[in-house]
Amino acid sequence: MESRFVVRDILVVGGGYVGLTAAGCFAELGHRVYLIEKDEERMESLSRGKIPIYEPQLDEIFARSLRDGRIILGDSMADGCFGVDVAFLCVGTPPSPNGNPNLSIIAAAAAEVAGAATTSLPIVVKSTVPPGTCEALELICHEAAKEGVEPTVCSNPEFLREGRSIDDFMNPDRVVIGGEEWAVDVVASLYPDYMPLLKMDRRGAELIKYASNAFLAVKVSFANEIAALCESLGTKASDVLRGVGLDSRIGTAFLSPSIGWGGSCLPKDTSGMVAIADSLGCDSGVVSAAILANRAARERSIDRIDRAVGGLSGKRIALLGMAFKAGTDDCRDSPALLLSSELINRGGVVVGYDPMAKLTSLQEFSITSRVDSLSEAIVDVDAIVFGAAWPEFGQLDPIAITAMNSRTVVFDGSSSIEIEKWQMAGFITMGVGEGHQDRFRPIIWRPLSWTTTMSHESVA
Ligand SMILES: NC(=O)C1=CN([C@@H]2O[C@H](COP(=O)(O)OP(=O)(O)OC[C@H]3O[C@@H](n4cnc5c(N)ncnc54)[C@H](O)[C@@H]3O)[C@@H](O)[C@H]2O)C=CC1
Ligand SMILES: O=C(O)[C@H]1O[C@H](OP(=O)(O)OP(=O)(O)OC[C@H]2O[C@@H](n3ccc(=O)[nH]c3=O)[C@H](O)[C@@H]2O)[C@H](O)[C@@H](O)[C@@H]1O
Repeated sequence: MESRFVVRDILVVGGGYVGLTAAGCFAELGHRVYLIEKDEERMESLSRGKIPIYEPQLDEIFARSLRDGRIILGDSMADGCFGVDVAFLCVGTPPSPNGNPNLSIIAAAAAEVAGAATTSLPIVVKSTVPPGTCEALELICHEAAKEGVEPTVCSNPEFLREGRSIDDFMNPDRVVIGGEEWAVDVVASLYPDYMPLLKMDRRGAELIKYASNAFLAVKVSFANEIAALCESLGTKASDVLRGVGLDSRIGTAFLSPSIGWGGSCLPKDTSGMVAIADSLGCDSGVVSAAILANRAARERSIDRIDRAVGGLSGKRIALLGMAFKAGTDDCRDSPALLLSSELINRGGVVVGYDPMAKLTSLQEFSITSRVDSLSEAIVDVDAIVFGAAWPEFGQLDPIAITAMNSRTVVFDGSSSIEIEKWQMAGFITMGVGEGHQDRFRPIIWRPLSWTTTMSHESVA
């Protein structure tokens, strides 16, 4: 079979998690990439060969590609567009207060590319955008384009996860491309033959992205609801959900109970999905319920910590892990920080530690103070809350820590630590989906269908 792969010249607009990964990986695949990032700080860092975000492996890939001339850092759209075969838009689509994504940044970027383009190249939307956006962007592009230039806009959504973006980009479950046939073929030719390809219309491609993120959110919310049941039943959610997930129709991934899902995309894309459905007069009950369940998961965790420390007022809490999950510095919509804000609202004092988290000045208000080492965080605290599963937390020696703390509550919010180790060292331990040690009692069922002789009498 003839290979579809062709080495090309590519423009990437936006040097964030998606743009840097796309630029680095396309360069690794042999393409020549021109990267434009308009944030001066990010650009300055890149020009020193330093990636402005934390993403494993990306530093080495970038350094190598810059050295070999396969990535060129650009400051002019005109230079960037000159002679390239295809342009990728990888800019932010942040949420607006009404749940709809704010598309002004991508509209501006599309117009800039179209205005500078000298050929009718495919402009590819990698950012997450609601169905119909590519069509609208195409109109903007035609208005901005020079005479005789008619760019076409394609959809090629990105499915990478932060913290493992390189592997996800290089080994995708699928590459989805929507658009006009000739343009889709150009975009498809950038990806090696081993990557499974799905070609379709633009609206379908755009919707796959929202539907995928929404499904992942629904799955975790479901796991968290089962976790709540397990807590009340005094059993272990990890065992139960493994038993559920081993059904090959269900799958074990995304069934880890947590203090809730967060990050730069699941919250924004679930709200986006609800807004899209609303605007089309369609129902989005399942996704809306997942959003509510997510809030409930967090509130349940806060209540459990509050009760376990005997009221939060004046209590000192070490929050280990502040990014929205381990493996990233990204704190956008971090469940750990949202939880921390509420602990503080209830009078708690939260000392945060995270090996990588990059907090914005607003996010700094979610904690009382930040320390630079694990050992500083866990001195003389009433509770240790694991907010994200960084591997180094697993190395902590509970026995050594007991010496510094008495009657400390340990709350595993990310289903990641060996809770028994902490229990054996004398800590009061709680995990999401771990039965309440102090509230375990016989369960008395009174199903309506049972006869009185079969039913047990309540002892509660
Ligand atoms: N972060 C993630 O894991 C994933 C994000 N996405 C989607 O990809 C898009 C981008 O996400 P991130 O990379 O996280 O965003 P980001 O906010 O980290 O990066 C976007 C970058 O684009 C730059 N930019 C904006 N307008 C520009 C312009 N006109 N010219 C040059 N640079 C410009 C910004 O300065 C910023 O550095 C969003 O739509 C997001 O939903 C999709 C999959 C994964
Ligand atoms: O569109 C995006 O930006 C990306 O969003 C998610 O990726 P990411 O945000 O990097 O993070 P995930 O690994 O999906 O985790 C999201 C949240 O769910 C939580 N989670 C995940 C899995 C799980 O079992 N339990 C759980 O609570 C995580 O802790 C985190 O807060 C999707 O997994 C990617 O496919 C998608 O490309």
